[in-house]
Amino acid sequence: MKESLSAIDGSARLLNLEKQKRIFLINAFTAIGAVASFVFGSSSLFGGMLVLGTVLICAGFVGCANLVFLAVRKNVAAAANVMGGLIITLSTALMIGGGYQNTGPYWVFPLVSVAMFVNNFRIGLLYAGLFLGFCLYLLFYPDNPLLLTDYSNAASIRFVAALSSILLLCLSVQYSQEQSQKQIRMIHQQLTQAATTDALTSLHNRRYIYDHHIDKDRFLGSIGGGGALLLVDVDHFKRINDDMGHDAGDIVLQVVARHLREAIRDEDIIARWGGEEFLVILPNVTLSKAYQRAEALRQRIEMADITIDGQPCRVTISVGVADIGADDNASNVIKLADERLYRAKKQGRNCVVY
Ligand SMILES: Nc1nc2c(ncn2[C@@H]2O[C@H](COP(=O)(O)OP(=O)(O)OP(=O)(O)O)[C@@H](O)[C@H]2O)c(=O)[nH]1
Repeated sequence: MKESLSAIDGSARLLNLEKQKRIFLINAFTAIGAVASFVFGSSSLFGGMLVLGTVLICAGFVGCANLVFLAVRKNVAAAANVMGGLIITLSTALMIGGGYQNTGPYWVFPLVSVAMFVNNFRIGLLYAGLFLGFCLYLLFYPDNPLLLTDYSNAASIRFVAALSSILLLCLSVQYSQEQSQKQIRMIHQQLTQAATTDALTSLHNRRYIYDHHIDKDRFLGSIGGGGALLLVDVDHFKRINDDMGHDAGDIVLQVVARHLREAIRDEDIIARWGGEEFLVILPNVTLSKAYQRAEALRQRIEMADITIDGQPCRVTISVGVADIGADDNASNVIKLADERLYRAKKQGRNCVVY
């Protein structure tokens, strides 16, 4: 149990680490991008390049706003989209204007790489396709009216080839990263499932109840409004083990679990509480209704045809029933049901006490 718990913690931490890494990348690159935009924007304005300077300064402000947005709203996907969009806009401006002495395209490589890394593979692929398509159109459409500078044919061809290589590299890294994350998520899901399921009966276990239905000693969700809790215990189970063997005892537990599961409603909750004991939670029922339901369960098990290795095996259960009030402490309710179960055993077993 300890091993599986630490494995769950490990996979959960890995997933969290990935998210933190992404937030760090967005913060770091947006901050660097904003500072660079202000610096290059100012120098462009002073150099008389009004359009490029204005675009860069605006980009700097959008970058700052994105940093604040991420810090306040913690919406990583939206911040990554804004950043990606900003970078693509900047790169487009650099390609159209050429930047300082036509060196703008050099900045496109790191910019586009960052836009890809902070977004997921699908969005990265979209950015890559759109931007590459735009560059092809800009550089190779004869006398392109959009282009405000001149690029030689050789420079254009090499630029597109280099950009394609970088984009391909980014997409491959991103794809393999997403595949590993998918694997971690799947392993995390499987571990959580295994840690909250009883291997013998396939019912939920005690941990599941505490993970999903009880928090700070209060019942959650559908049980929060009240209901009843049953503690069900197989009578003289040790005798079954002693007389017919441990494997036979296991089969009895599986059969009892199956009957209990079949008899409850969809909204009821059932778990193997430990050993030969089961916990059933019935939301929205009165105590007397819960008693009737428990009595029906008891009769069902008593009447069940259980045969082990061809030998009929009579199995009975005792049940303790406790009311769940809207503000009741979970541990008090469970304790009360346990005391009533104990009384049922004292009264001769095969009965329900409420
Ligand atoms: N076969 C099998 N036995 C189990 C399992 N878990 C617990 N047990 C056995 O269940 C038995 C429970 O015995 P007791 O607690 O004395 O209870 P009991 O014999 O049912 O007697 P009462 O509850 O008083 O009717 C013990 O012998 C445990 O070893 C299990 O997973 N499989």
